[in-house]
Amino acid sequence: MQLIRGIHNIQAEDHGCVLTIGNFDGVHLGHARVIKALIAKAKALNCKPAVMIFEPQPQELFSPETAPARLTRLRDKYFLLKKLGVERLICVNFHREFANKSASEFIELLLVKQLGIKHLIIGDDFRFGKNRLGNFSLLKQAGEKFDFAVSDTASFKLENCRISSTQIRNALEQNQLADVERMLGRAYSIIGRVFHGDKRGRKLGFPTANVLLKRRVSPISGVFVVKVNTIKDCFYGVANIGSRPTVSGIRQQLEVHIFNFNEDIYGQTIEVVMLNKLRNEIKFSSLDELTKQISQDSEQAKAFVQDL
Ligand SMILES: Cc1cc2nc3c(=O)[nH]c(=O)nc-3n(C[C@H](O)[C@H](O)[C@H](O)COP(=O)(O)O)c2cc1C
Ligand SMILES: Nc1ncnc2c1ncn2[C@@H]1O[C@H](COP(=O)(O)OP(=O)(O)OP(=O)(O)O)[C@@H](O)[C@H]1O
Repeated sequence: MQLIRGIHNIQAEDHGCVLTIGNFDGVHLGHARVIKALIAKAKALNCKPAVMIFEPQPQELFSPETAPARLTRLRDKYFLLKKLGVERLICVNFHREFANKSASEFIELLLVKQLGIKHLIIGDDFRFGKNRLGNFSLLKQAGEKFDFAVSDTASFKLENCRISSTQIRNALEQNQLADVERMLGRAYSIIGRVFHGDKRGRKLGFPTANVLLKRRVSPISGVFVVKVNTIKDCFYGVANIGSRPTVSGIRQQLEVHIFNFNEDIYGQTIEVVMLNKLRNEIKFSSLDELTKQISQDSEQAKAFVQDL
């Protein structure tokens, strides 16, 4: 899949595509439905299926303090969209100047002049341009003028509830991992690089691989039974996502104690798949108490894995 980072990198040969636009955070089953329609249309018109996303996501620019925690980083979106068959990912650098473009500028300069779109597929709730004044009917009118078609996708629902990134974040917050899995079409996971921690875990008898949470916040926290996918293999383990109050940690991080594992994986990218939540993170009054609890967590996690 071709990745175009920044609209200044769109070339003349990128002209002509079938496009959809959105955040695509999580790349859930609703998104997959849109992408399926995108690919079918691109095949019919003999051009590339392309997705336009924004980085940072608009809310992260407009209200960084209250923007929700991401389900997927750009890197995750890239691989998930590629797997669905998207051939071009246009990642717009979403800064103030871009956000200030009027709806017609967005259509005429970007969609028509630079991208030469043949067909646009969007949800009918899609809003764009300065003050979010652009909408489906404006796009329809522009399509007639500039010769591109616009279609909307029917909402993909589960038990009468529209799947959305927000819905998935809410379910994660309530530890409804099974519902999350049904909406994502896969179990929820965090992918990241293993970095050097304080090396305290080893002394406690529970060495942990520390995974950097790039955007510093995770949509979930607590202690989980996990499956860990490394480049070579897959393992089970027990993980904590939190700020480690017992040792006065500040930043939220993900730490995994992998069972029967003794390899050096510093610097490697691993995927930590959440299988079951065991408990919330607690502030213990001593490291001894913390160690006892981690030992119990491990036993509980091993029992869970055995029943799989
Ligand atoms: C399964 C598991 C559960 C944990 N639970 C907690 C907890 O409830 N409270 C807490 O402060 N830290 C918790 N931790 C984090 C430990 O404080 C941390 O692993 C330890 O300080 C070693 O980390 P370091 O080597 O990065 O310093 C947990 C870690 C693991 C692996
Ligand atoms: N369940 C769904 N069924 C059909 N289309 C969807 C569904 N969810 C999202 N889409 C469409 O996919 C595109 C990208 O969606 P986007 O990521 O912006 O929204 P979302 O998943 O609803 O997230 P949020 O909860 O933040 O609104 C949009 O065109 C949107 O309308």
